Amino acid sequence: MTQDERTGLIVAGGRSRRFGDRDKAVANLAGVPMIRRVADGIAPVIDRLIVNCRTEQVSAIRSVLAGYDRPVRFVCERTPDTGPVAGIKAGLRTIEDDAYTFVTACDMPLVDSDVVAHLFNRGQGHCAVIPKAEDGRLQPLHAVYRSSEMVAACEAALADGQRSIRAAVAALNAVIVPPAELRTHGSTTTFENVNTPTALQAVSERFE
Ligand SMILES: Nc1nc2c(ncn2[C@@H]2O[C@H](COP(=O)(O)OP(=O)(O)OP(=O)(O)O)[C@@H](O)[C@H]2O)c(=O)[nH]1
Repeated sequence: MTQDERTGLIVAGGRSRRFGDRDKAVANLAGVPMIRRVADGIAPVIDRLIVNCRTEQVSAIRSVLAGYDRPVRFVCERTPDTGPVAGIKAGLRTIEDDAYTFVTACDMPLVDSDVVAHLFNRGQGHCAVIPKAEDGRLQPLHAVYRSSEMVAACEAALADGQRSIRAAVAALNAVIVPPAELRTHGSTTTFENVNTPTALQAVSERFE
């Protein structure tokens, strides 16, 4: 792998509690499993995909990603349920220090590859590029990171007892991309996430 190669990292190790008794990663969204929509959405702008999840999720996720047109690798933490920051750290530790990775969640099926391409382009020479949604909130689970700095930021947050990704990225000297800039490249619906069956239904209707 060279530093010019771009990785996608999808964290999917959550318990989907608000979703009910199913894993939202593989929930059917208008005929396509949600994580497959995320993976397909970013395929045009990545060279390889890493999926971070619990060991018992691997089989179902591997099967919905069958035939994906980029190499796929699974990274599972030894201790599950330690939060997305631990998942990001685990995934990023497996790639080169200088490489850039788009990190996202399994529940962001409207991800816009034109927005992601812009984040990668803005990232060159910086340790992180974090966009803001229309409501002004940072979207660190839809952002580009250089591995070494983000791994260090995750380790520092975890050592400090912080599980929140916003806490982890606070120490990074990140480029912040406002929604007005993103809109000139793609759609800020890219940030919409699906936490409940009702949200799944609402997003499904957009694909019909
Ligand atoms: N590896 C890992 N990923 C996680 C963990 N918790 C959440 N995630 C992932 O982080 C992303 C955002 O988390 P949430 O939207 O809160 O997902 P969730 O925790 O499965 O859902 P709820 O239980 O309803 O909060 C999702 O892609 C989750 O799969 C965790 O403990 N470990």
